[in-house]
Amino acid sequence: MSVLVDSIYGKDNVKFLKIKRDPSNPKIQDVIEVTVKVLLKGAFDVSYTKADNSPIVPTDTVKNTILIKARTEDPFLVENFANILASHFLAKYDHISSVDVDIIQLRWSKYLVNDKFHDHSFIKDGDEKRICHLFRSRVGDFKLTSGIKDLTLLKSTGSMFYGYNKCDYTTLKPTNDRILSTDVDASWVWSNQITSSNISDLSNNGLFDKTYASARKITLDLFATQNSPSVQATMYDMASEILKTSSKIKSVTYTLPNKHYFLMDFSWFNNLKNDEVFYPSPHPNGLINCTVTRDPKSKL
Ligand SMILES: O=c1[nH]c(=O)c2[nH]c(=O)[nH]c2[nH]1
Repeated sequence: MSVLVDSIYGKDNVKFLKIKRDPSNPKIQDVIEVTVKVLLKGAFDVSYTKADNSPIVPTDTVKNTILIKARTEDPFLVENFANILASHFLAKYDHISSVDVDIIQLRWSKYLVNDKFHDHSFIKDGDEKRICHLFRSRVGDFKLTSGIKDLTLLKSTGSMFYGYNKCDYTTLKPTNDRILSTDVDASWVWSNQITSSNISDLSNNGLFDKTYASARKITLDLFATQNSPSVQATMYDMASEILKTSSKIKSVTYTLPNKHYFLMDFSWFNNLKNDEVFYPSPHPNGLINCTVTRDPKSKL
């Protein structure tokens, strides 16, 4: 006898681009391009165990819903748009018990033409993405996470690594000057002060956009200015600074690959010295993760 212990389904990779026109001049525009995933849980067991499709809200319907809501609502405030989608599925289908929404936003930025940001031309600023995840359940669970992904950084000095554990397996040489490179994956979990009732107002007041901008700036600034003792120490400092930006942030998580660049050995060529040419090692890479929360003894 087999038993279904868990299930979830929905649509992934639903993509759209939406234009926002300035009411005073429709040629002044903004765009948002996103990939959305919506997954549903609920009374769907018979569709797996009895081949009874009657409870299934087709994933095609899920896709249509995302696209129609993109047209009729404002997806530019991504956290609020995630909540609009979750609210829809919970309100429309009694047998849905929870909804997971993931939104990944590409970075289209206006660029300078004749020293002025062009009205409607954009450049894709690298692979960087803004992300948000919302889990909402019918019984009132509300867990919102926002973040940055795939922000690739490199510094050519101002990073060290020494004083680590050494044993008979250790070959790494300590250094006080190395290249540091990573793809930033940073996310922050919002506290239960954010609810389905106040998320719209908080979005309109700029909380999520401002926090995203601050978290990005903290990441970039600390990466550049700190003489990093290790990835671990730098990511902890970044997370601690982000926590300070809003009392509504409960925790901050960083996951950083340590992308290695190895100095090439040219001594075989007339004993040529080299401290300039490096090999970007595709693998393996270090992978370092930490979650930082507020000290429960502190006030904020
Ligand atoms: O910042 C670092 N942290 C490590 O844990 C580690 N391990 C390693 O080989 N190099 C580095 N660098």
